[in-house]
Amino acid sequence: MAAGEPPETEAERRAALLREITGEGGFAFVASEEKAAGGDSRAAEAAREMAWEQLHSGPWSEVGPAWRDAYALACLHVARLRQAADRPAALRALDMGLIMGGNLLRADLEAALARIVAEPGDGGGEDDVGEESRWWREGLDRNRDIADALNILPAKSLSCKKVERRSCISLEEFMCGYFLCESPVIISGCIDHWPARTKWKDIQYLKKMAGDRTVPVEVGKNYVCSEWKQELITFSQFLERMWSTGCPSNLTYLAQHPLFEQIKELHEDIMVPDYCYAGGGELQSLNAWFGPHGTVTPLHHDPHHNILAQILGRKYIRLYPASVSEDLYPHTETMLSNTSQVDLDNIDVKEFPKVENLDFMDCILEEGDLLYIPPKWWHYVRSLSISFSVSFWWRATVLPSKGS
Ligand SMILES: O=C(O)CCC(=O)C(=O)O
Ligand SMILES: [Fe+2]
Repeated sequence: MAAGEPPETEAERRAALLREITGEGGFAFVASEEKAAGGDSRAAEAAREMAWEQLHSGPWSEVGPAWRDAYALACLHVARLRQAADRPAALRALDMGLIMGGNLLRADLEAALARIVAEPGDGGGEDDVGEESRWWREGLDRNRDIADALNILPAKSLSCKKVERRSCISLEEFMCGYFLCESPVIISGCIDHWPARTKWKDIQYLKKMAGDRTVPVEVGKNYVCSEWKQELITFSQFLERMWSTGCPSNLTYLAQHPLFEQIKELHEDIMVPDYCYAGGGELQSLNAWFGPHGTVTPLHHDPHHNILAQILGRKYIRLYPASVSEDLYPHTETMLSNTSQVDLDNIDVKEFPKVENLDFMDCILEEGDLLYIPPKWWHYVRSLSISFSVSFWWRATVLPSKGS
């Protein structure tokens, strides 16, 4: 390849990518890459570690994109060298490449994953299938009794204004009645045909589809607590933790993760609701929220229109309009400025006196419901049972006529 010409072969493409990494570190990386091509898996691991260190050398937003691509490349290499002898390690390397790596080699990672996934795996262990399935069914059914549910909800829950509930309305009705005036609504009865509604009820199916795959989870009471952390574990390990831990400080939540970009087999079980095309919509992100009962997403707002689809289990959701933002005491640091300082489960009325008397809307989102959350509306979410929701965030090109 002549200088200045675009790379053509895979080797050239990689060499060009690695040249983007300037300085000594870059050359060392190239050297270990060459050894890896000769079959030295230790060199591939070393290259992966080197890139990993770079990903953790400062704030995520300041990590050079070439290092993220280099990390993905090293993951591809590790997986290629491991795939014959150690399928779980190869899968983990590729998932890590997808989760933490850059976009340049995404297609290569996906193709390698598709090849390995096509071969049979063990789905993650020899658990007692009968007992596990019973735990799963009971977990999904928890807190059906409204009196039980009220015991664990913040004060005044379900005593104020309930979110309006409509049955499978047309797109036009949604536009005129809710989207254009930015008003929340629950729409029931329109996702019953999604394969996820039946297939995901079977824990063995989920384990088969995703058991060996690595996913990021959040551990701790919620993301504003100091003991909160993130971990990367397999989907099966996540299910085992759900099964074995009841303690809130150890709650593990697979939250706000683009799981369906990573595990295509699960993507086939859901559909984008037509409502997400309201306003000339452009889908921004599709995220999974999967966890045991008792997970809490603290009061916060997001910039996009949101349809939150409740696929398994049930959740309590409280909503405050954007117009009362100042009375909800947003955090002052930029990173958390979309999150309220108020803990709705234990309101400190001395510090946050304005919250107590604010009107809100709330609801219990039942299995099979969709909830429309308009942009900037504050929401607090608590799972009442094992729960799997999917959020569809979109940006509209037609602007709603604020509050009309
Ligand atoms: O379900 C949850 O825990 C939070 C969902 C959420 O915040 C969202 O969809 O924007
Ligand atoms: Fe949110």
